[in-house]
Amino acid sequence: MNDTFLKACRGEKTDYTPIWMMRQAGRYLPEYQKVRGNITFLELCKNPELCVEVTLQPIDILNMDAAILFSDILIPMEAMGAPLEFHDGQGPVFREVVRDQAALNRLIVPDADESMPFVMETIRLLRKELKVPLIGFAGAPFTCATYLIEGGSSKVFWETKKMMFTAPELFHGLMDKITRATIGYLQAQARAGAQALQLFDSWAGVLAPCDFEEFALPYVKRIIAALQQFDIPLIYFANNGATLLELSVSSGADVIGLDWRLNIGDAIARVGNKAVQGNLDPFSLLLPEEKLRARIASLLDDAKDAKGHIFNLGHGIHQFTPPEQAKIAVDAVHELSRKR
Ligand SMILES: Cc1c2[nH]c(c1CCC(=O)O)Cc1[nH]c(c(CCC(=O)O)c1C)Cc1[nH]c(c(CCC(=O)O)c1C)Cc1[nH]c(c(C)c1CCC(=O)O)C2
Repeated sequence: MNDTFLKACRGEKTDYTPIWMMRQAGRYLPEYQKVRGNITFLELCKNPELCVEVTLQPIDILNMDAAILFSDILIPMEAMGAPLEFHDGQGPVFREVVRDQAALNRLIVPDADESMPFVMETIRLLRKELKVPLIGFAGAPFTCATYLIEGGSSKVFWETKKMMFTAPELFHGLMDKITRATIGYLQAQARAGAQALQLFDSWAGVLAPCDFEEFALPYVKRIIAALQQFDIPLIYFANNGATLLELSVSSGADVIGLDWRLNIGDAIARVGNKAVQGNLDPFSLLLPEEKLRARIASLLDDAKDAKGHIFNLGHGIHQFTPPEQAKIAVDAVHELSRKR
């Protein structure tokens, strides 16, 4: 069992810096494309055997130090009663947007084991196969709420901010319901065998710090508090979160995910006595080998004072990234961090 990732999360000494990549199971891998060729994305998410197969691909092919459950942050939104569709080239779509009290009332707080048995089954199957730790995950409530309110992906978040500022009680009501669903969902993942849990707050960075503090952070804190009983590392990743870093630390998470807009050394000084995860610009995987290795060397060097460092990208790997380039990065992290 390679537990380097878990040790780094706990701030313990490791022989080398562990690495995994957000969205490491996905379309940049021809092996994933092959599985996905025959079925839709949602069918894939609900098929435990195939979820196991695509979760294992980046471990076997790229030698990652942790696996992340193959699923999507919007699966529990569907379990809450919001019909979910994925369209190629467009991403997720919720036709029934949540913009008033009646729509909020129609959402339920599901029993995770009953409504998403395929997720828990995937976790149990993976734990039998894996020789690296398994990370479970959920979307953070603010990020999930944007999808329900906007009806899909957004650039300006007009409807979300309109609700926050003109109907704050409705907004808080939605956040509360998503939070309760997320707590049940992550607790079920931990019971099924997830060895760490990550909250993805992909859109937190569109909020002013005061609004993040009022409308988003209290719900992240509630989730983290409700998971303490499992004694597994909790990772909070607020994308585009440079201005939110101190607030993110106050969430109570054990590991703070960093996007690439921050210098990791500066971030570590601000985070203090906690492990960090990140933060290579996903697009820098396109650099020629020597430059990519040099960039990784300097990132490792900048992170040398961290209480624990898990190497990762600063956001998900892009779908057109050549897998050979990702492999160069993994090998470089393993090799260069051993030398130090
Ligand atoms: C915002 C968000 C979503 N999903 C997720 C986030 C947070 C992370 C982030 O900010 O990138 C998280 C996610 N999505 C997926 C995983 C699986 C595990 C892993 O990281 O390898 C994880 C952890 C699979 C996926 N989720 C999706 C795919 C592509 C689906 C396909 O095969 O067509 C995969 C592999 C689809 C998805 N899912 C989502 C969108 C916006 C899209 C469409 C855009 C896109 O394609 O990148 C919602």
